[in-house]
Amino acid sequence: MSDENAGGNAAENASPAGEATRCGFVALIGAPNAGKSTLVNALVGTKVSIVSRKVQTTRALVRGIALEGESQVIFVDTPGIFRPKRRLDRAMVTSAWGGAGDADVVCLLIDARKGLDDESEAILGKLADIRQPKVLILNKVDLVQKEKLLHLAADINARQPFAETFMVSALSGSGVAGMRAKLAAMMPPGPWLYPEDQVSDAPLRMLAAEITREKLFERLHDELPYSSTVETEQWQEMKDGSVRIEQTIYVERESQRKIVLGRGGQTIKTIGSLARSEIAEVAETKVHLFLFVKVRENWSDDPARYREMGLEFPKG
Ligand SMILES: Nc1nc2c(ncn2[C@@H]2O[C@H](COP(=O)(O)OP(=O)(O)OP(=O)(O)O)[C@@H](O)[C@H]2O)c(=O)[nH]1
Repeated sequence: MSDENAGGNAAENASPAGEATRCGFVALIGAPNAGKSTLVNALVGTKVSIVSRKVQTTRALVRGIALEGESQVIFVDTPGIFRPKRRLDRAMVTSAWGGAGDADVVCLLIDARKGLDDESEAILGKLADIRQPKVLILNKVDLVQKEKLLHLAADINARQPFAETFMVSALSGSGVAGMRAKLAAMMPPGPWLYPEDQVSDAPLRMLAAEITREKLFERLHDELPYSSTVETEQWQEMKDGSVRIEQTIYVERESQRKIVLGRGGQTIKTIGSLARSEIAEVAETKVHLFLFVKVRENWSDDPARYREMGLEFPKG
C-alpha cells in the first residue's frame, strides 16, 4: 500500500453506475472531550481519529467516510471549540468553524452527562449564524438517566431548534446506526466522491503520526504538555512489502525529552512497540518503526508546523 491516501483516490467517481446516489459532508462540532473522535470511529466502523481522555487531542480535520445504502457520508471531525488563548488554539478554532461552514449538515455534539456548560452555551450561540440544517447529538447516554436526557433535549431545542435530535453512546454504539441512516438520508443527491472501500482521506503518514501521539499521551498522562507533537519524517517501502518509518517526537524542553525516553529508554520502547503494531494494522503491512525525540523550542509559533497539521497560521 502506498503513502497516498488511506485506501484510495479522491479524484475518481466511484458511485455505482446508474443508481441514484447521495454524497455530502457532515461536520461534528462540540466542546472538547464531548466524544467527537469516538463517534466518527463508531460511524465509520474503524479507527480514523485518535481518542483520548485528555481534552484537545484532535488537531487537524480528519475525515471518516461511511457508506449507508446509496449514500456516502463524509464526516469532518473538527477540533473541539473552546476559548482560544494561544495561537495554536486560535488556529484550531478557526479550522473547526471553517469545517462547519463547508458542510451539508452540522451536528452539535453535547456530552449529556455534562449537559449545557459555558462552553456548549457559547457554541450554541455561534451556531445561530450557520445556515445549514443543524442536528443535535446527545452523546454518552450510557452515563445518564433517560429523564435527564429528555429534559436536556427539550431545553436545548427551546433555545435553538434542531432538525433532528439523536441520543447515542459513541462508546457502546447504541443509537449510532440509526443516526447514520438518518444523516445519510439528509445528504444531497450526487455521485460519491471517494471509492467504496475508502474510510479516510488523511494520508497514512499523518495517521501514523497520530497513532504514535495517542500512545504517547496514553502513557504519559499529565506529564507531557499539549505542545508535544509527532511528525513522520520518513516512509520507505521495502522490497519485501514492509515499510520503514521514522518519526520524530518534538517536545519543548530537555526535561520533557527525558520523560519521553524514560529510564534506560524503556518508555519510548513501549510507546514504539504499541504504535508499531497499530500502524501495521492500518497500513496492512509489516512496519519497522524508529522513534526519535527532539527538543524544539517555541515550535507553536512557527507557521510551517501549522501547515503540516492542515491548519491556518492565525495572525496576531
Ligand atoms: N461513557 C462514555 N464515554 C465516551 C462516550 N463517547 C466518548 N467517550 C469518552 O470520552 C472521552 C473523550 O472522547 P473523544 O472522542 O476523544 O472526544 P473529542 O470530542 O474528540 O475530544 P477532542 O479531540 O479533545 O475535541 C474518551 O475517554 C472517550 O472514551 C460515550 O458514549 N460514553
